[in-house]
This record gives sequence, C-alpha cells and structure tokens, in this order.
Amino acid sequence: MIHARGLARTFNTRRGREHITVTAVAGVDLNVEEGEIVGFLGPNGAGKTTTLRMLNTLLKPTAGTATVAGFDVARDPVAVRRSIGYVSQSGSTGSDARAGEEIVDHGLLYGIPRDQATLRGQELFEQLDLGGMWTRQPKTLSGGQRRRLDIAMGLVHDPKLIFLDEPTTGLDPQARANLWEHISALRTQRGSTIFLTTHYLDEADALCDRVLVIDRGVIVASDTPDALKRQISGDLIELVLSNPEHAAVAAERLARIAGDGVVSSDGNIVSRRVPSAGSELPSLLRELDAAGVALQSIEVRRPTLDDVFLTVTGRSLREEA
Ligand SMILES: Nc1ncnc2c1ncn2[C@@H]1O[C@H](COP(=O)(O)OP(=O)(O)OP(=O)(O)O)[C@@H](O)[C@H]1O
Repeated sequence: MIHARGLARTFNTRRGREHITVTAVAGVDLNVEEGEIVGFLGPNGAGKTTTLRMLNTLLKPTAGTATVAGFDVARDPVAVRRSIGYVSQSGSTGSDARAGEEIVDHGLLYGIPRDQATLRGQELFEQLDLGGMWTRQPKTLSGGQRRRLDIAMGLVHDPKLIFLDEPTTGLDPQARANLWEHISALRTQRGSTIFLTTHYLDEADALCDRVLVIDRGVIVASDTPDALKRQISGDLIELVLSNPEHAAVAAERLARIAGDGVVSSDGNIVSRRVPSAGSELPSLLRELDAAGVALQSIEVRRPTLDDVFLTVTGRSLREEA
C-alpha cells in the first residue's frame, strides 16, 4: 500500500542572518501492506510529519521515490490524493457550519453527489459514534468527538488508506482509549490500512501491528511492538530473596540462563534481563528450591516500547530531537 525508497527532504531556511539547509528526512525506506495498522514513532522534530506530507503529496521529496496506493507520489499526485484519507494534527473543522454540512461539503469536494455524500456521512457518523451530532457545530463537540469528526471527514470518499497525524494528541485517557477502539474498528469493518504518527509508546503498543521508529530523519527500527520489545531488551526477571545471604547462589543460577544480560544484585534483590522469561521460570524456580534459596517474590517485567526507544536512539522519547 505504501512503498518508499530513499525518501528525503531538506529545507532551505535561515538561522539569524545565516542561510542553512535543514535535513528533515534523510532517506527513508518503508513498506506498509494492505490492512496493516502501522505506527510511526519518534521524538519532536524527528521527521514524522515531513515524511507523512511527502507520502500524501502535500510536500515534494528532494530525493527518493514513493508509491502510495499503487500511484507514484511525484508522477500521479492527484490519483494518490483520491485514494487516501488524511487527518492532520490540527483537524479541519474550524468553520461555523454544522458537522453534517461539513462532511457533505467535504464529499462534494471529492466530486461525490450530494445525496450520496449525505448517506455516506450519516453512515460514518453512526460508525464513529457521532449519531445525533449531525446538526451540532463542531466547536460545541468534545475533543474526542471532534477528532472522530475529523476522521469521518477523511473517510467520506471511501479511501483504502488513511493517514492520521497524531490522532489522540490533547485527548484525555478515556477519549484516547475510545479513539483507539474506533481506529481498530476501521480496519475490522472496512479493511482500511492505517498509517499513523504518534509520540505515545502506549498508543503504538495498543493499536499497531507494526511500529517504525524514526530518529533524526532516519528509520532506526521496524517490527511488531512485541518483537521490538523482545529483540531489543528481553524480559527482566527480578528475584526478591527472603535472605540476602543467598544472593550469590541466586545470582549464579540466574547467570546460567542463556543470553547477554548482566546479573545485578542489590541487597536481597537479584535481577537479570533474559531473552524470554516465560520458558525459563519453571527450571529456575526448581533450581532455586533445590539450592535452598527462599523467595519472597518473583517479578517478570516485559520491556516497554520506552526501553526500546531508549536502546535504539540512546535518548528518551520525551527529549527533543
Ligand atoms: N518548512 C520547514 N522549514 C524549515 N525546517 C523545517 C520545515 N518543516 C520541518 N522542518 C524541520 O525538519 C525537522 C523535522 O520536522 P517534522 O515536523 O517532520 O518532525 P516531527 O517528527 O513531525 O515532529 P513533531 O513530533 O514535533 O510534529 C525539524 O527539525 C523541523 O524543524
């Protein structure tokens, strides 16, 4: 559905009196298959929006190629635009018109006859839980409802591929979780392919089949959230011992598990990252028992995407690029 090779974009700009060239995207290769929900993750200024704008033809690449929904972004931008829905960060509903009029107008822009646009709009309102909002002005809707209206507008021409730029930014936790359900339902009910940018690791984790991590204009990781977590960090096994004197024996048993993780000891807590804790725990517990090591508790912590991000970029997602 999306195939990009060496996609790059620089901007000529000024810093004070000096003219400088900023590389926003430095050469991105990416593939998104039909029916996937792919999250595009990275810190502020990493190049997410610039990449998205090149893929949806709002911005011309300075180098590289991309096809979107089967059309080349440089040679056939009109066909690309007809095939995609784009929901921008700021949303598109600023006028005093009623929500229903906005969506019908949006459909007319795509050349859809008024009666069909109305039908389609009403269907989308139902699907996105906006029933009863048809005659409301968008500014009177809640944040979550407005985001769903933005999404409905992006879907009025029935695109197979939808770009969502930070869909849940500014929403409270409940509205975010609700929007995630709606986004997942788009795929289940309509077979939509969804490419979304996000700052939120939990969002990528909850929603996406695959995550692409971009940092300083380059993709630094691409995999399922689970595989990324497994591949990069491993699970943390933390043994809380009843008696700190058993720490050395516990450390020795923990060290026998295959993997590169280093054992660390702190008083009665002995821990280590291992590739996959689930399959190791039964034999570890038997060995500790046989060695007379009593446990207060044992914890297994799966790595978060936060850990992954820190590992691949050396920085936290919350830091500026
Ligand atoms: N029109 C422009 N002129 C000059 N520099 C730009 C322009 N647009 C983007 N940039 C720069 O390119 C880099 C990438 O910006 P981009 O908006 O793509 O990042 P982003 O990952 O979407 O960030 P955010 O999460 O803050 O939206 C940044 O350093 C930004 O300042």
